[in-house]
Amino acid sequence: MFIEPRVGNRHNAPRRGWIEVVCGSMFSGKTEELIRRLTRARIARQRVEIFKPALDTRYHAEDVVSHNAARIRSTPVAVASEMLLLAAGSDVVGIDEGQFFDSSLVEVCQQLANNGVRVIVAGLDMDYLGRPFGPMPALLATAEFVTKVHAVCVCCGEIASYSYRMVANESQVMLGETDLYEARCRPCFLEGMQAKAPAPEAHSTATH
Ligand SMILES: Nc1ncnc2c1ncn2[C@@H]1O[C@H](COP(=O)(O)OP(=O)(O)O)[C@@H](O)[C@H]1O
Ligand SMILES: Cc1cn([C@H]2C[C@H](O)[C@@H](COP(=O)(O)O)O2)c(=O)[nH]c1=O
Ligand SMILES: [Zn+2]
Repeated sequence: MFIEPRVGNRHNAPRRGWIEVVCGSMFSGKTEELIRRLTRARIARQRVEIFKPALDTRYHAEDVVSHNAARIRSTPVAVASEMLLLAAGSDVVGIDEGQFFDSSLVEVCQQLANNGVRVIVAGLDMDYLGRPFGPMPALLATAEFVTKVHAVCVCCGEIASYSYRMVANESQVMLGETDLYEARCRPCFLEGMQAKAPAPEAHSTATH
């Protein structure tokens, strides 16, 4: 379990900031973990601001809500740069669904951390095809702390790192839940992808 790093309080030392990333497939517990860390920060009487992309209206327009109904109030933002103003005076900034932001999220997180803010970003590391998703790979590379969480494969019960899309839709962004996605392990994900792939064209074997 992730434990907050000790922050030295040398007299007159500048406030220390850093970036934490919580990544994994859908249903892996990213949002639960984000809420757990933010709740602890509030218990420690730190000033906490929470953001999510405005397009993520799945469960609630404002709250960040986990698949098992844990929730915390957040501010929806259309673009990452809005967070710089809105987070003024915060000790801790939490961001859910990081994959939906554009690449400027990385610079925004860096600026906040450079200014002494603890930044915690939760997001999908891979999309439904297993491709790195949005700004997440760059954030993973530049964060001080990275936690990869795992779901349970709905096919075989092993640990799952993939989000398998059950419908034929090729847009990278498609909001959904268990109606559209399943957590799957690598072999079960590959099996599903092969089953979806169009059958190769039949070639004539006739010889002349
Ligand atoms: N296949 C699954 N594997 C693990 N947890 C699942 C699965 N399907 C549903 N859940 C539920 O999802 C919860 C995690 O939800 P959440 O934190 O919102 O995940 P994430 O943000 O990674 O999608 C689990 O505690 C569990 O109750
Ligand atoms: C894999 C994948 C997912 N999405 C969407 C589906 C959900 O609305 C969110 C992920 O939410 P969670 O908190 O991680 O469960 O992202 C998508 O738009 N595209 C994808 O490829
Ligand atoms: Zn499996």
